[in-house]
Amino acid sequence: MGLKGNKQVHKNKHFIVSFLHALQGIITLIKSERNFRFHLFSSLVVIIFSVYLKINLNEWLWTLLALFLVLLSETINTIVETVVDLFVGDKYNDLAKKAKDVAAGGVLIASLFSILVGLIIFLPIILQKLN
Ligand SMILES: Nc1ncnc2c1ncn2[C@@H]1O[C@H](COP(=O)(O)OP(=O)(O)OP(=O)(O)O)[C@@H](O)[C@H]1O
Repeated sequence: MGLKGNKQVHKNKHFIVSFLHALQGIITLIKSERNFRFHLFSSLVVIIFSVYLKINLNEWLWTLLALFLVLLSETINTIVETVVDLFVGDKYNDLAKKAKDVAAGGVLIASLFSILVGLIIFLPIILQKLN
């Protein structure tokens, strides 16, 4: 804890400062992570589609849970990748591989959950509209 030049490395003292740093974190995710941008864009498409299909409250809750879980898992994946790179840099390391592969596996699990939720909620609605 302390100061490095004019760059802060000590703990935030005010809620608003913590909040601004958290916002900066989300902006960094959007700017630097292609997969996060893809999931964010997909989430917006699903939300617009859900508004159009007028899904009910229960369906909204499951849909939002699935979307946020994917974004959260992508965030955790980025944290793991960044921390691993901080430790090992460009060097090959078996534990680095394990950490990165497991983090990517977490994103896959969340994505599978969101696909299942999507199929359960939207397939019957779409089939009903087609009939
Ligand atoms: N330092 C390392 N040591 C061992 N294996 C590594 C290391 N860095 C990356 N890898 C392996 O290479 C794969 C790709 O690494 P990378 O950091 O590009 O992850 P990615 O999942 O492709 O990234 P992104 O989520 O940004 O698309 C990892 O899943 C891991 O198997």
